[in-house]
Amino acid sequence: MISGLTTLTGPSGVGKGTLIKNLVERHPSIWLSISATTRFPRKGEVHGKDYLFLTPEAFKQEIKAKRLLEWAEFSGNFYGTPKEPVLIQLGRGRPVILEIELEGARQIRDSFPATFQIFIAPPSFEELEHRIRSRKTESEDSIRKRLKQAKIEIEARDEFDAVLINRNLEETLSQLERLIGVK
Ligand SMILES: Nc1ncnc2c1ncn2[C@@H]1O[C@H](COP(=O)(O)OP(=O)(O)OP(=O)(O)O)[C@@H](O)[C@H]1O
Repeated sequence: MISGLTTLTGPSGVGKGTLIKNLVERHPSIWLSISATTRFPRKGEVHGKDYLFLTPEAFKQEIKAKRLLEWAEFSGNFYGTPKEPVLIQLGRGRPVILEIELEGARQIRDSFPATFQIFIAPPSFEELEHRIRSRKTESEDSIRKRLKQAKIEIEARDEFDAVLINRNLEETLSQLERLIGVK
């Protein structure tokens, strides 16, 4: 197994969360970084497990104290990666995965040049919209913001070390396992 830092980026609704959940279930040695966010929890999401849900004030404090590896504002909310847990897990030799948006991925590229960065792309823009809508977790306003941002992200895909098109979940998982070195 290759240990190191892998980042997964891709438009909202492309299936990053689903892929990671399956990957970590199959390979418990992989450590998934828990992001901090100011967005409201979706139904079933647990503080400290899915995200660290912070108030905007608490988030700004983390930025000021330089306790985040990267952070960005996305769809009207702040998202970021707490630095210390990532460094601890890497120090123990565990492979670490970060799910981050484009700006965060760019920041990590600067602070961790050895990172392997993967972009998850949808089979088509129509399919992406279909996935976001059928998830039924977002308001119409949030869906529009996410689709607008998705165009920007998809245009940046060539910046990444690898691009995986998430057509069939099982096939994408298998490609991901190969890229991370757990297959
Ligand atoms: N390969 C696939 N084929 C069809 N549907 C998929 C596939 N992968 C994921 N989905 C579905 O697409 C929807 C969006 O997936 P998911 O929530 O994992 O996206 P995400 O990229 O993590 O989004 P966000 O960044 O907004 O959290 C979910 O309903 C999920 O079940």
